[in-house]
Amino acid sequence: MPPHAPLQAQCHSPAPFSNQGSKDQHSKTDSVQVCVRVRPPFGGHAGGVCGGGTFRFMNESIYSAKNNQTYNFDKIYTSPSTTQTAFYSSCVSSLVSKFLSGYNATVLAYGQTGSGKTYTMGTGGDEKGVIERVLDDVYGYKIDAATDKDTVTKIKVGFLEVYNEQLRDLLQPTMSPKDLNVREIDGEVVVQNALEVDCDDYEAATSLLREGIKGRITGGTDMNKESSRSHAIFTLVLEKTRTETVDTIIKKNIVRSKFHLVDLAGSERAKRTGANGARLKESVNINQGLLSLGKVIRALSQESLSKNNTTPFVPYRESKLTRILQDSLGGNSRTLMVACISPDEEDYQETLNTVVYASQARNIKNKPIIVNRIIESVDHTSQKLIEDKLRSEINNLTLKLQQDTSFEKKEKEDLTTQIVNMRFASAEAKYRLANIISHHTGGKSLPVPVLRQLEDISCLLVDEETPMSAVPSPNKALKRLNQKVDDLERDLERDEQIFAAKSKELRALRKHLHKTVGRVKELESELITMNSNPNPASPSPEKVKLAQQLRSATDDYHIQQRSYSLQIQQLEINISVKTEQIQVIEKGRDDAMRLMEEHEQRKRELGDKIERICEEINRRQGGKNRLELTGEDQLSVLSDSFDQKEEDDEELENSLENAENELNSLSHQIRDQQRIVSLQKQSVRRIEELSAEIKKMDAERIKLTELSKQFEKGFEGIKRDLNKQIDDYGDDPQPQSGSPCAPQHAPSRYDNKENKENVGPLLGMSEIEQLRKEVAMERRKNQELAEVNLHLISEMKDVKKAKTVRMIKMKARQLVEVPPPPPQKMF
Ligand SMILES: Nc1ncnc2c1ncn2[C@@H]1O[C@H](COP(=O)(O)OP(=O)(O)OP(=O)(O)O)[C@@H](O)[C@H]1O
Repeated sequence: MPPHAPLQAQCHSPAPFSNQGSKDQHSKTDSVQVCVRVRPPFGGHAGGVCGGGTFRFMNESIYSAKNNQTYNFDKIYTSPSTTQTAFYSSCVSSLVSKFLSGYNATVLAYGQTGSGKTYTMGTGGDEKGVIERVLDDVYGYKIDAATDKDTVTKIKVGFLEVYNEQLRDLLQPTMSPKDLNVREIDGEVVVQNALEVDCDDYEAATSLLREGIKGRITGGTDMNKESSRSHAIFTLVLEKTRTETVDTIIKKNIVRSKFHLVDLAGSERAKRTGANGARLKESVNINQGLLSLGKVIRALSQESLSKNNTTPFVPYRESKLTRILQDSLGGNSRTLMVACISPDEEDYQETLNTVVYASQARNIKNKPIIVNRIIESVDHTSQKLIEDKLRSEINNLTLKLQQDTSFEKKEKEDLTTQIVNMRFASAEAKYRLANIISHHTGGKSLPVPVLRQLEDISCLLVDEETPMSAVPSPNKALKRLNQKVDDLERDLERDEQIFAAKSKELRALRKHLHKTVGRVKELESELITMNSNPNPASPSPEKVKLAQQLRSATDDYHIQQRSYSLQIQQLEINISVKTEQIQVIEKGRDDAMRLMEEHEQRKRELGDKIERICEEINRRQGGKNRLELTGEDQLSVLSDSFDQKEEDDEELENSLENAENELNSLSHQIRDQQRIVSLQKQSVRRIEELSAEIKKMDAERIKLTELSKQFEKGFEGIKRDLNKQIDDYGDDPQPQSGSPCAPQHAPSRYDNKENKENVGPLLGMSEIEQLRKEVAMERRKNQELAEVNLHLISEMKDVKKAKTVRMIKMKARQLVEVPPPPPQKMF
C-alpha cells in the first residue's frame, strides 16, 4: 500500500454547486457539469498532490505546475470534511428536481481505482451515497405526488453492469449477456430484455440496489483490495401519467424520464494495477470502455468548440458503455460527471489524466427536453351509458313506429280489400249494364257514339289493373337501419323512393276512381234515354258468377304476386349490398396482412444484416485490442494501421446506423400495420354478422320464390276449372283480354254461399244508383286513407332521418376507439 499524504489548507471547501450556471460559458444548463472530488488521504499522511505543490486547487480550477496548465470545473471538493450529505445537496439534488420534472439525468463517477467513485455513488460499502439519496428524494416526491388524484406516478429500477465488454443484468443474474442488446427505439436507447422492476417504495428500491451490488464483479488489485472491475449503471425510470376525460375520450399524458447513476471502473493504466492473466484482460476491457468514452467526449467537445459547427463522427457504438450512455453525452439528458481523484503524490499521472479527461467533458453540450406521449382512448363506461340511452331511445322509436305501422298496415289492408271489392263491383256493373242495354234496345244496335262510350266504360271497368303493392313496413326499415349502419343513408333514399312510388300509385288510383264515377254518371243519363226499350235475353247468372270469380281470383293473384316479387327484389338488393360490404372488409384486411408480412420479412433481413455488421465490428475490435496489448510504446508504430481500421470502423458504423434507422422505421410501419390489422379484426365479427344476415335473407328469398310458384300453380288450376265451367255454359261472358291470364289462387271471397246469393240477375236503376253511391263512398274513403298514408310517410321520413344521424354519430364514436377484439378465426 503506497503512503498517502493529507490535503493541506489551500484546498478549498465547497461552495454550493448550482445548475443555474457559474460565470463562464460552460456553466449553461445544457452543458455537461463536472465537479472534482478529492478522496481524503489514507492513514492521516500529509504532503501529496495538494501539499507537494504538484497541483494548485482553486474554487473552480486546478493548476498543474508540471505542464503549466489550468483546468476549469464547475466545483471542486477538496476538504476531507466534505460529508456525503453536503456533497449530495450541493451537487446532485438540483439534478433530481430536473428528473422529477421530466428530464433525463445522469451522474457519472470517473477516476482511477481507489479514488472514491464507489464511495461517492454508494454502490459498495455501508456509506449512504448518491444513489440512496436520490432514491430518498424521488420517493419523497412520489408520496407528495400521491395527493394529485389525476396523476399516477410509477418508479421502476434497473441495474446493469458492463464487464469485459459484455452486459450483465444485476437484477436477473441468470440472464445471458447475449440476450441483452442495446437498441434505439423511438429515439430512446434501451437494453432489450433488461429488467425494469416496479418499486412502490424506497425500501423496495434500496433492497434491489443491495442485491445488485452483491452480484457485482470485484477483485483485488495492487491499488484497491476490493476494486470494482466493471461499470455499474443503476437506472431509475419515472413515469408520470396524467389522465383527463373529456366526453367519452380518455386522454393520457405520459412523461417518462430516466436517471442513470453510473459508477465507472477504475481508469488507471493496466500496468499500474499489477494485473496479469484474467485481471489483465479485465483491465484491457475496462480501458476499452473508458477509451471509447474518452473518444466520445473528445468528439463531442470538438463539436461544441468548432467554429463552423462541423459535426465530427461520435463513436458511440464502439463500446457497450458509450452506447448505453449515448443520451447522457450529447443527447437528451442533464449530466453531471464527478471526477474522483486521489490526493497521493504517486498517483500524479492518473490524477492528471482524470483532470484532463474530465475538463474535456465540460465542453459537451446536451439537448435536454421533456418527452411526453399522449394516448387517447374511449371511456367505455361513459360510452356505455350513452349507448344505453341511445338504445332506449331507439326502442321507444321502434315501439312508436310499430304502433304507427300496425295502424298503417291495417289501413292498407282495408284499402286493398276495398279496391278489390270495387273492381268486382265494376265488373258486375259492366255486366249488368250490358244486360240493361240489351234489355232496353231489344237487341237493336245502338248509335255509334253511344256504343263507343259504352266500350270505353266497359274497358275502364274491366281493365282496372292498378296493382297494389305492399308498403314497406317502417318497422322492417327500422330493423334494417339497426343492422346496416354503413348503408343507412342509401336505405333512407331507397325507402323514400318506395314511399314516393306508393303515393303515386295512390294518386293514380284516385284518378281512376274519379273517372269511373264520371263514367257511371254519364251512363246513368244514357240509360234514362234508353229506358223504353225491351229487355233482351241475358246470360245465365251462374256463368256471370263464374266470370266474376275468375276475375276476382286473377286480381288477387296479381296483388299477391306483385307483393312477392317486391319482397324478393328488396331481399336481393340487401344481399348484394351486404356481400359487397364483406368483400370490401376482406380486401382491406388481406392487404394489411400482406403488407405486414412483407415488412416482417424486410425486418428479418435487416436484423441479419445488423448482426453481420456487429460481428464484423467485434472482429475488428478484437484486432484493435490485440494492437493495444502490444504495449503503449509500440502504439505509435502501429498507429497508421490503427487509423486505417478506425476509418473502416466508421464506415461500418455508418452502415450499421443506416440499417438500424431503417429497422426502426420498419418497426414503426409494422406497428401501424398491426394497429390496422387489429382494427380489421373487429371486422371479422361484422363479417360474421353480415354473413348470418345474408343467409337468413337468402332462406327468406327461397321461401318466397317457392311460395310464389305454389301460388301460381294453384291459380292455374283454379283458372282452368273456372274457364272449363264457363265454356260448359256455351255462351259468352269470359273475362276480358285486359285481364291477363295470370296465375294465383287465394281462396276467393266470392266462392262463399253468402256472396253467391247476393249476385242479382240484372241491374236496375236502383242498383245503378246504389253502385254510384258505393263508388262515391269508396272514393271518399280512399282520399282519407291516402291522406293518412301521406301523413304517415312524412312522419316515418323524419323519424328515419333523425335515427340515421344518431346511428352515424354512434358509429363514428365506435370507430374512434374500439379495443382490438381477441384474435378470431378469419371468416
Ligand atoms: N470522500 C471520502 N471520504 C472517506 N473515505 C473515502 C472517500 N472516498 C473514498 N473513500 C474510501 O477510499 C476507499 C476507496 O474508495 P472506493 O472503493 O470508493 O474507490 P473506487 O474509485 O470505487 O475504486 P475502484 O474503482 O477500484 O472500485 C474506500 O475504502 C472508501 O471508503
